[in-house]
Amino acid sequence: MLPLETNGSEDLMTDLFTYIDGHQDEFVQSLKEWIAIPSDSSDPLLRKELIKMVEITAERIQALGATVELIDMGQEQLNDGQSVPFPKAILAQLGNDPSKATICFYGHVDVQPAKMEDGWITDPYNMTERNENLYGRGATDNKGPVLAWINAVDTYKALNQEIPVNIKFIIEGVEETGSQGLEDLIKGNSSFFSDVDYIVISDNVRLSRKPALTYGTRGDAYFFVEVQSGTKDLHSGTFGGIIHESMRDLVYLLANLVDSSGHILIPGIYDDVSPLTEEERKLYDDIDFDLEEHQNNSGVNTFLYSTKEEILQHLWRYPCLSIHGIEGAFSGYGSKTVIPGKVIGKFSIRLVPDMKIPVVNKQVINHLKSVFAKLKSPNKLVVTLQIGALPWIANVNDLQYEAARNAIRKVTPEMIRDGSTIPLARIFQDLTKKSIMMLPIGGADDGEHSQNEKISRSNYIQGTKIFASFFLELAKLHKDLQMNNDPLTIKTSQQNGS
Ligand SMILES: C[C@H](N)C(=O)N[C@@H](Cc1c[nH]cn1)C(=O)O
Ligand SMILES: [Zn+2]
Ligand SMILES: [Zn+2]
Repeated sequence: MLPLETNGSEDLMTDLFTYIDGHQDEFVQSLKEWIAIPSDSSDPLLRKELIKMVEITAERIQALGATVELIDMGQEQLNDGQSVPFPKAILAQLGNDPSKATICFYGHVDVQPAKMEDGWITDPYNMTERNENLYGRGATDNKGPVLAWINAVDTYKALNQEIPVNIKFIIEGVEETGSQGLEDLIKGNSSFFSDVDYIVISDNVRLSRKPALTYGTRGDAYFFVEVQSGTKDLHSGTFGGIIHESMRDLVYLLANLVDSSGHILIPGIYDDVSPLTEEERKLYDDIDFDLEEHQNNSGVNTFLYSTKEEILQHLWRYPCLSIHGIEGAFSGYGSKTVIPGKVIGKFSIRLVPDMKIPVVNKQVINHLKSVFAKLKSPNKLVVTLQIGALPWIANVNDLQYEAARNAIRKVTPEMIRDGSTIPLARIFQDLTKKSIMMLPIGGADDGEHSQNEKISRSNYIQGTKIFASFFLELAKLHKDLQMNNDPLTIKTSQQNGS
């Protein structure tokens, strides 16, 4: 293997980029193979596929030469009393040279549900290339970015070049359902993180066409609100008009969560939201954000707000409440005349600094109970918090942000926050105290969680290049930092009179 010194870093970068360009079809083929596995973590019937997905990821990382550990995550208890095994989590390590920086890359290989009948143009699990875009579930969230990182490492290996940093991986299979069990995994493996200097996540998208670095995400408090009127579904002709319908109660409860201007109706919910300072307000002015383009990406014709500043603030620094669905309600084609016996409404509140999960939980329960009381319904109401993930904000002066800016090279990346949630971001920050950075490679129009999710071929391949060059840039800055902090170096240079 060639040590770094044998090749100037610019020459090396050129070699790396040439290799990546030349092998892009292989990288695209790997993504196609990953997308073919329906690793939907929310569907227990697909659990075998999810477990297979984690296994092939582990094999792929092992093939890089890494030592891989698969950690058992126990059993997932389902609502119907049954249980299924959680997919294992991957902890892997490639290189342990104490003179090098150690980066831990976190990602997930589970996906959101996807069905043709949701409105996909092509099979979500048969990746299809159209207009240089790679369509398929998980293309951008998060299989493409995880593979791009692996491709970057692979490129060094293929060129027989020394990787300038030590790399660790933590890859999981339940991010889309809230990363259950991952907090305990991190607590139980503190030695894995003890020599990690930097944690990198690439699991969100850019704000515009411009590359970006993300330094904050919202959290999420996800609730189930269950209303039960009886033990079974009923004929609406035979029983309609004489019973208290669970659906009527639930619809009333859901309608009392948020008003038409987006204001959350739960008393006290805004109390802990950190106030907007003048300094923060100014940050929004400089952000390059095309409102019209964003609106086109969304497929809706009117947003709740009309200025760039309001839109960004309501995505990044204010909470929002979304109603996601109703389990148990009739939702198929046709006109079934049924009264459901039990329905479960699902909604979530994106959390921002300094909201607290137990406080939000109490406010939601109290509010729903008081709205329900007005109905004087004999039905049974149960409210449960399913996912509680805190928001995350990083220090953008950390060294790895500078390295990423250097790696992106041609343009200065936009410094952004993100309205979505990566539950582990805040958990990593609180438990490991390490520097965390999000380096998105997906585009603003990728359609995460939506029909026809994609990543552009260009973002996938350019992203692979950014990661490969990030290893070099970080290695350089880390070495400089070590030299400056190393008492021996300081002493030697003082002795030399410099
Ligand atoms: C940003 C990331 N790719 C993602 O999609 N995260 C999910 C995590 C989550 C939150 N509640 C449930 N899952 C998201 O933000 O929806
Ligand atoms: Zn994701
Ligand atoms: Zn997602």
